[in-house]
Amino acid sequence: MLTILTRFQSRRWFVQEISRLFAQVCVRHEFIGSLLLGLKSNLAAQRKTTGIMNVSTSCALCAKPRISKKKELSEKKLTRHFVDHRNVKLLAGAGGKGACTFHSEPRKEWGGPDGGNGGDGGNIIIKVDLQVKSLAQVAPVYKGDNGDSGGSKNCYGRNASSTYIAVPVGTVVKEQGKTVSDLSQHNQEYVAVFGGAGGKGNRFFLSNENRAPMTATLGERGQERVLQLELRTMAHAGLVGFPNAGKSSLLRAISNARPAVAAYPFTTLNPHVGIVNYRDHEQVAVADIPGIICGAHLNRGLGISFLRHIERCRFLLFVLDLSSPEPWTQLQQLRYELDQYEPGLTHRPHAIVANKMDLPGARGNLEALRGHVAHRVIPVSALTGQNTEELILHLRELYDGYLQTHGQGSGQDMPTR
Ligand SMILES: Nc1nc2c(ncn2[C@@H]2O[C@H](COP(=O)(O)OP(=O)(O)OP(=O)(O)O)[C@@H](O)[C@H]2O)c(=O)[nH]1
Ligand SMILES: [Mg+2]
Repeated sequence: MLTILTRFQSRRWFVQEISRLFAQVCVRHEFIGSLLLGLKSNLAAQRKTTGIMNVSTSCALCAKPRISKKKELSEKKLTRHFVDHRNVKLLAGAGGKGACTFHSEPRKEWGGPDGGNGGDGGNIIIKVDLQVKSLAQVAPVYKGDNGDSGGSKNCYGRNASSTYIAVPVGTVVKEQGKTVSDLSQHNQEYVAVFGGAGGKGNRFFLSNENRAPMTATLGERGQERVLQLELRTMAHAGLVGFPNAGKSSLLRAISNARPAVAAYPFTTLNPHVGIVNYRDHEQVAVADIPGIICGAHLNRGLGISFLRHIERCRFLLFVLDLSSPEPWTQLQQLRYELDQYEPGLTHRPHAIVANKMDLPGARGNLEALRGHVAHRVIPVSALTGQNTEELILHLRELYDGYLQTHGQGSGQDMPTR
């Protein structure tokens, strides 16, 4: 009896001891777990603030730190990637053919027609995707899927699914030079070509007059179209100026954009959009486009084809180089070139930005310029950042003025590119 009792007690003691140990291990694990969790969140926070990334994902402590650096594309490479117009041939899918079959069953000789209809051909849809930045991915030819043929036993063929072409925000779809759709919102769709309707099976032709129709039709051919896709950058304000006037430097000074800056003309070959952030979380998009020269409308320099990128801009900022003599002539020439491209473009709300105020002779030129133009002139230096606040504030005034005249919702359609 005594041995049984001792054995029972020792077993109980053993179980108690094991559960105690288990509890301790659990507590320790929890502690280690929380420690690791804390370490992980600390590392994530550190990574966020410093941009330092760990190479190893298995052990954060042993990992070597590496500075993450996003490689910027050079302007030349960007030109290869940035495509702002494309001709595209679209051929929608054909409908599937209808079936001509008769019901067959043992002891049921005249089962009647049971051929199903064919499925419809696939449409081709042009759809806006915010992730897509240019028309480089758009192929020259698209062909939609054909619908499936109908089958016996009244089986209908499957409709083909639509083919989607992803395009950037601001794509204009044209046909023979005429605009057919303006895609300015994310996820906006334009059904460019419709697939052909599926053919009818012989069941469709069953009537009192004809109890055994042998007719079944083929599916219709899909629509065919040749369209031109044109990308027009979406921004509130557009920077217009001669090459080397400092447009890209100015965009760098007032926004988060990082276009290339160099002391030679035509550094910028593609439009760049920067976002100017305000304290009330309002954002104004500013587009920098390649420089314009005299006779650009005659295709001199880079021509004026890229002016399509400022066509949508609500207001313009004329950037003048105040270190050059008679800067008002630059303004007259810019206005002339803009009017050659689209009459009335210069009537949009605009401001004149007198850049390079840090250079000698700029002060004198500023006074002379003010004498020549009635419009507001904002003297700045993109290089030193001098007086850029006034420009940023004036940009906001133009933006607010635009919202007042066009309603609050008008600013919402501006995507950030
Ligand atoms: N001193 C001075 N130099 C400036 C200023 N702004 C721009 N620059 C210089 O002018 C040169 C041309 O500047 P960019 O910003 O590339 O000029 P851009 O108008 O974008 O020229 P394109 O892209 O060729 O049309 C660069 O060497 C800049 O450093 C300024 O305010 N003061
Ligand atoms: Mg530039």
